[in-house]
Amino acid sequence: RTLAKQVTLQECVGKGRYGEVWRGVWYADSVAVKISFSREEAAWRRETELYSTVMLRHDNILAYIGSDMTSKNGCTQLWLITHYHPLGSLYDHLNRTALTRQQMLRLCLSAVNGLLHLHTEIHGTQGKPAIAHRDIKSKNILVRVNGECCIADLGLAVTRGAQGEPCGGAPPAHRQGTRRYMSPEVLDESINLRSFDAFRACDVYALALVLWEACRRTGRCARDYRPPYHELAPSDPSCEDMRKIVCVEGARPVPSDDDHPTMVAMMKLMKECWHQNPSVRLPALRIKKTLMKLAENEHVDM
Ligand SMILES: Nc1cccc(Nc2ncnc3[nH]ccc(=O)c23)c1
Repeated sequence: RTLAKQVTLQECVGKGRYGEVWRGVWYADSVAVKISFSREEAAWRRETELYSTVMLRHDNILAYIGSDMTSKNGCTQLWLITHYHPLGSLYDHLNRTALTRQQMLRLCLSAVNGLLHLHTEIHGTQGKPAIAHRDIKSKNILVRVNGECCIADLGLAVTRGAQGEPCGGAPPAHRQGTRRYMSPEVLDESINLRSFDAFRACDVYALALVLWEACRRTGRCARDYRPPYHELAPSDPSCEDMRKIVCVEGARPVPSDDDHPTMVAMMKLMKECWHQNPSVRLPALRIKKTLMKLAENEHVDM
């Protein structure tokens, strides 16, 4: 029996343009099954290819079990089967609960740790190429029961080639990813599409927006959940909407007015990471070190 036939679907836990995510049972384990529509075949193939060829076993990357292609009443179903996380995405979690500074730091540090693992080339037999995610957002980050995050959805990821060029994935020519999280250089199409490093800088910009989403729900000044650019962009914004906001006006999310040193440091970190100029943004390793210092000050055990 193929993998899909060994899984019993129990309940739908997510629905989107991509398809659906179900909680399933595979022998004794709970699994997540992302069922994509056939128009998403390229992303499904890319995610399957990456998980199958690159050792991507890391606490802060969604753990892969397998992929399968089945047909249900004549319709092709693309399955991606992974570990299941009952708390759902960071987006769900932030909508559901406010955070202490310790919880926020644990979530942010583990998310950066996952992105750093993707961004870092590892040499040797168990090695991996540098990978840029290209669709970082709070809906693509899952919350583990231990309070850490793991990064999901590698359907748009690119790896670094021998000459520093981006490899794999759909031709990066036309804009991909989630428009609300697109960096200024993607929105005004000034990005150098032949440079892998340019895509890493886009991940850092999007991550900064996620840090802002988490900080908005943190501490004594915690406010209701809002997506980035909620007061400027309509729901389902166009690239043109976002270009006017992010490139022309140079607007960015409004920092929290919490003057606690940790929150002040978080705001400074975000501003560097969502900078208009990609080369000013910090590399993931620097972001991690800054967050580790803040976590240490707050006695967060990582
Ligand atoms: N990209 C991708 C691929 C496969 C599954 C997912 N989603 C999930 N994975 C694991 N636990 C979950 N728990 C709740 C909602 C979810 O959406 C979920 C995302």
